[in-house]
Formats: sequence, C-alpha cells, structure tokens
Amino acid sequence: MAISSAAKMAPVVITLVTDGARCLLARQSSFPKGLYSALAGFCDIGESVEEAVQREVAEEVGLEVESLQYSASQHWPFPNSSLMIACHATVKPGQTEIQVNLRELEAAAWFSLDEVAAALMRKGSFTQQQSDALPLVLPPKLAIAHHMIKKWVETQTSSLPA
Ligand SMILES: NC(=O)C1=CN([C@@H]2O[C@H](COP(=O)(O)OP(=O)(O)OC[C@H]3O[C@@H](n4cnc5c(N)ncnc54)[C@H](O)[C@@H]3O)[C@@H](O)[C@H]2O)C=CC1
Repeated sequence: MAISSAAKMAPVVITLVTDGARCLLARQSSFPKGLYSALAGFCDIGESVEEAVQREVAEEVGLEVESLQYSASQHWPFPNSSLMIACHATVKPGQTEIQVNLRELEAAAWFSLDEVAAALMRKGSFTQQQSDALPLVLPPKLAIAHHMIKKWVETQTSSLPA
C-alpha cells in the first residue's frame, strides 16, 4: 500500500561562523545551562540558502558573512520536521564585534579552539553541570550542530603548525 503524506519539512539554515581562529556559538534562554550551539534560523520564502545564512547571521549577531560553504544536512524532528542545512561561514578578521539580538538569543560569543576542543572532550551530560562557573556545553551527537563544531575543531587542529 502506498503511503502518502502532506507533511512538509521546513528548511532551516544552521551556520558555524569563524573568524579564522575562533568560532561563534550562541544560546537561547530555553537551552540547558551552559549549552551553546551554532546559529540556526528558518529560511524565508524566496530565499536561497546563501541569502538565508547571510540574513540570519546579520540578524542574530550583527556580522557580515564573507564566505560560506555548505557542509551537510539533517532531518530534525524537534519540535516539527525541519531540514537542517549546515554551512560553515567566515567573517572578515577585522569585523568580529558581536551585537547580540536579544529578541532571538540570550548570548553569543567567540570561543577559542582550546575551549571548544575541551568541551568536545568532556563526557558530562547537561544534568552534571551544577557548578557556578558553568563550563561550555556543546550539542549532543544526534544534532548536526555537534558535527559542525567537531569538523571545525578537526580542521583547525590539522592546520596548526607542527
Ligand atoms: N539539529 C541541530 O543541530 C539544531 C537544530 N535546531 C533547530 O533549528 C530550528 C530553528 O531554530 P531556531 O530559529 O533557533 O528556532 P526557534 O524555535 O527559536 O524558532 C524561531 C522562530 O521561528 C518560528 N517558527 C517555527 N516553525 C517555523 C517554520 N516552520 N517556519 C518559519 N518559522 C517557524 C518560531 O515560532 C519562532 O518564533 C528549530 O527547530 C531547532 O530545534 C537548532 C539548533 C541546532
């Protein structure tokens, strides 16, 4: 029997921004304590992926994307079906001042390779983050954001001088 469905997936761009040395991560107030992720946002009707990335990065943190590269995609069922379209983006090294859009985000910040690599190595779950000085917590492996951050760390590490 053929299965038909009128259900649709909504395209969402998720962007890991780097200035060459650091990556930009952000959190919403609804996230578990300490959790920071890549910038995500629904595509508007009529937009290309490139336009959606540029608009979302500008809207959420006030930065201008210099270049971007598609990386991977993922079906994301929470809370409704989204097609997550992952891109890595760069901003110009001299233009890195973040202006957080507090209507969309609670915080956004640049993180060093060391900080992000250490967070990836930590096995802790969200419930273990009880101390006052919250360590950076990254999205779990089931989220494409985790793999984008891991890929960035691997790329940065492999380009370090020996
Ligand atoms: N798999 C992953 O690694 C990650 C997935 N996400 C997902 O990306 C999606 C977008 O993230 P945010 O913008 O931060 O979400 P959000 O939940 O903050 O949504 C932003 C706004 O878009 C509205 N909205 C909901 N469904 C929509 C649709 N189909 N089309 C247009 N607007 C819609 C919401 O009402 C809200 O006002 C969420 O579903 C989130 O779960 C976000 C980060 C990481």
